[in-house]
Amino acid sequence: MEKLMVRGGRPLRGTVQISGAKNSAVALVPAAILAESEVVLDNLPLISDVAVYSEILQELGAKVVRSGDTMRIDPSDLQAKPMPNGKVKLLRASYYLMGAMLGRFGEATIGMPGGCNFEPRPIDQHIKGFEALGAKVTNEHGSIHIYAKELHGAKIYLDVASVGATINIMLAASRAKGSTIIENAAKEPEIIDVATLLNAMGAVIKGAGTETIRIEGVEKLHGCRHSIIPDRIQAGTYMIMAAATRGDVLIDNVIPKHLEALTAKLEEMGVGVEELDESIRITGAPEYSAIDVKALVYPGFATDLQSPMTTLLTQAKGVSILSDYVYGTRFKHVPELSRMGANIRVEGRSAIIEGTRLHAAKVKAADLRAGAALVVAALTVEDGVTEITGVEYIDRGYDRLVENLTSLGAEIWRETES
Ligand SMILES: CC(=O)N[C@H]1[C@@H](OP(=O)(O)OP(=O)(O)OC[C@H]2O[C@@H](n3ccc(=O)[nH]c3=O)[C@H](O)[C@@H]2O)O[C@H](CO)[C@@H](O)[C@@H]1O
Ligand SMILES: C=C(OP(=O)(O)O)C(=O)O
Repeated sequence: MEKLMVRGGRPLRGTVQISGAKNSAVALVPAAILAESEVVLDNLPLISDVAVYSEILQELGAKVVRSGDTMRIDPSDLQAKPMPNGKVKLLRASYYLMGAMLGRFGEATIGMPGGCNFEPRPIDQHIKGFEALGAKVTNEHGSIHIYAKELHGAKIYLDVASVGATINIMLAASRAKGSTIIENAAKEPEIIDVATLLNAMGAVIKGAGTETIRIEGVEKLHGCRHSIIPDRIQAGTYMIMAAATRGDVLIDNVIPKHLEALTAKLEEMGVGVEELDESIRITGAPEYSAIDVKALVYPGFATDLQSPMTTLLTQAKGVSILSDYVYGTRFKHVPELSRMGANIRVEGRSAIIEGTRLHAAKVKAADLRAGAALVVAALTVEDGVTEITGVEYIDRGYDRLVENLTSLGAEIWRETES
């Protein structure tokens, strides 16, 4: 097992290039199996979730070739194989195989997804969507079996604006007979990215990015080339790291609009934020004010930045309150930050954070963003080396993290645990 070693206390300085978005990539790769010819994806992040997904597609019979940041997926020989176990358990987004296989073959058997289980993450809205499209869904020994003689369009109101359910319904409905309307759809930028790819493949989807999405089903989808949007969560994490180390960093290849909620909160604390066309410059300040933050669905403050933000708030003067209204118990980073000296109390869906200096410790990442929170913390520590285990979670979503931080002047390296 690998661990990350960090000797902190150095302000980050320089420029970091942001890769394509994990949450787009893990939907676009399975979306490609709906095509009858080759799909080429550019700006793909180098993360383990994408590597695992490409192996899953190969197990299903697709030809997948990755070269640098580009992946070519030829799904012509794909088979409708059941995937009850194995690699589907390694990532959350394996649930997109349900919608994609259903759209392509009219059936799918997929094990319940794995990935970051920071709290129970139901998929009832995905299932409700498949059933509305005419599928029969059963749970067989922990695998979801979905079958439809014919998929037909439907009007589907989502009880919660779920990212995964919205995308899964788009995937299946793009091959259904007739029109589908998703009401109370999620509005995250990654949903627009998936709709853009599907439309380039010949689908007819309107309204992605709003709460009402209309999909006209088509008989066939074809190959195309598509470039993935920048990863707003990785970008946000570097913005937080730059602020926490009182550095000066240009975060490049981003869409600043996707980061508006974070930008507003950083400015409220006293962090310098300059928005440029495709980059954001963060300039740290000696002192930050305590603030309150509420994680909400997009365009609200992203829950995926809640954990790293918790760490930044330990560097503010006074008491901050950070509440998560998407995942109300996503606080596995808190006990680990406490080992590093943080003064944080969790009450219901809120963390109450009192500013303090952090010190080096041996800590464990319990999930992807909890891991990011620990890296932010380790970068602020002025003496000693912090050891972070659970690196496999961090590798799910951060493209070339050690290389990027090293180029910004951080002392960070990997060691193999004996
Ligand atoms: C691969 C991917 O894109 N992952 C992201 C996606 O996860 P994911 O798609 O799993 O998250 P959802 O948007 O579905 O979840 C939002 C909320 O809805 C609830 N819910 C969801 C589905 C359902 O069928 N029933 C239900 O009750 C969840 O428990 C949660 O409280 O969006 C989350 C919220 O922005 C992010 O943290 C994840 O990084
Ligand atoms: C929770 C996350 O991802 P996933 O849904 O893939 O587990 C995340 O990216 O923070």
